[in-house]
Amino acid sequence: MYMTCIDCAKRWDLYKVRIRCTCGGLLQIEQNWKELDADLLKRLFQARLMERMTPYASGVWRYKELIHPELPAEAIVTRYEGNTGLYEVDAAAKFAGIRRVLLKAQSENPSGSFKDNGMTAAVSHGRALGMQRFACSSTGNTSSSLAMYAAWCGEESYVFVPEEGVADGKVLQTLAYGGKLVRFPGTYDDGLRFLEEHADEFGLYVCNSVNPLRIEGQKSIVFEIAHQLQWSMPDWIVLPGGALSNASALGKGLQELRSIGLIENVPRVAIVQAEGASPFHRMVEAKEPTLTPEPHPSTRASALNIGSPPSWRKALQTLEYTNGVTVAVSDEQIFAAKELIDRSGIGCEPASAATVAGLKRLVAEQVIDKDETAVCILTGHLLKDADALTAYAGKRPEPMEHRMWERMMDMASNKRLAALRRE
Ligand SMILES: Cc1ncc(COP(=O)(O)O)c(C=O)c1O
Ligand SMILES: N[C@@H](CCOP(=O)(O)O)C(=O)O
Repeated sequence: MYMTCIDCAKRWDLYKVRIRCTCGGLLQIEQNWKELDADLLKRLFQARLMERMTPYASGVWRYKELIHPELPAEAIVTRYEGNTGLYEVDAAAKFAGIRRVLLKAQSENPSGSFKDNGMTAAVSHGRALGMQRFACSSTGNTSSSLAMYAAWCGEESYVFVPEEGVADGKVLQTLAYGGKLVRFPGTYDDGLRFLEEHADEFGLYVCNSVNPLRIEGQKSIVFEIAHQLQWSMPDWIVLPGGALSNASALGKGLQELRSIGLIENVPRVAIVQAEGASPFHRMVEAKEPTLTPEPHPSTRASALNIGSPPSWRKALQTLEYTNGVTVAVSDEQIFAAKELIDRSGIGCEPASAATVAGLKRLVAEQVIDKDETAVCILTGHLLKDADALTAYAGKRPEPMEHRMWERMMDMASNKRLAALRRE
């Protein structure tokens, strides 16, 4: 491959930095098509396209035999969710004080959060049962995901979202997909209670993580991690804990992978809660037999504003099976970790950053050894919570963009002056 000038046809080396030709013309890329065989290309492109056009291209349904073997393939409602990156990030390892950290970017899902892994399974199953009205209570990500899948399969979604404390971007995303928004005074917990009591009366199919199909779909996150790591697991998997769906799903997934014989070593699971919404951590720490709900959950990681996690019993089983731990971190620790993750080029919403913050704390407390490897699950996209980004703005001493422009203009004109003097 090479570049040629569209005006004077001069040829340029592609591997030298150049935008325009010396004559001022724009450059274009050329390659020698004669070396390519059209029939071979057709077959190659067709194979790639077909891969993309079946439900098995989804990072959830690739593992259908372990998720919902009985569901007919034509009943699958998919947006090719999953298939998310697993990135080794040295800066995160340095930040946490551990040898190796991999970040699993569930934020790369079609609606921008890990909820899609579970929602595709719940909506597909609900539709196969003949349901046409889908519902959830949500702090914004579940609602976005449900509204997206409902729109995609032409059904209705009713989403119950607390009046306060939910990121605007998530509400707008839900509305944009056509979700019918029900705002109410109270928390996610109140909305879920309402749905569990009244969904039948309204003919609604509940797609919160109390629905076991959500958990089945979300197991695929750990299947994909295992697959990406050639079925050899890390020492630790670190998750943020809110409703505790991921903790439940990943624990179940690990147990199944192990009993089928797809993996040999079971990683330990660390569940990280925000201090202002940490009823599960408090229960585990105090060795209480049951969970005491937090009536006023409060954290700036708004996705974690959950005081009564419905899946706490399942999450406890995960801790038992994996010899796992829990920890709570402050909002300041969450935002420090978020800044690091954002600067790494991956980015996440605050709730996801609780993982790296929790990892740092667990390494400092010597619960996790500095020579171990951890996978942290980044649950939601950086743009999900634009308000959280303003947290950086306050830290900047003055807008540096303008100073930089002025300095560069200055340097450029000094150079021009010097060139004029030489002439
Ligand atoms: C971005 C994000 N991270 C983490 C969580 C907490 O996950 P879980 O409910 O599975 O504990 C949620 C919602 O619950 C979320 O939206
Ligand atoms: N953060 C979640 C709240 C938990 O929802 P669920 O889907 O696990 O019931 C959200 O985005 O709503």
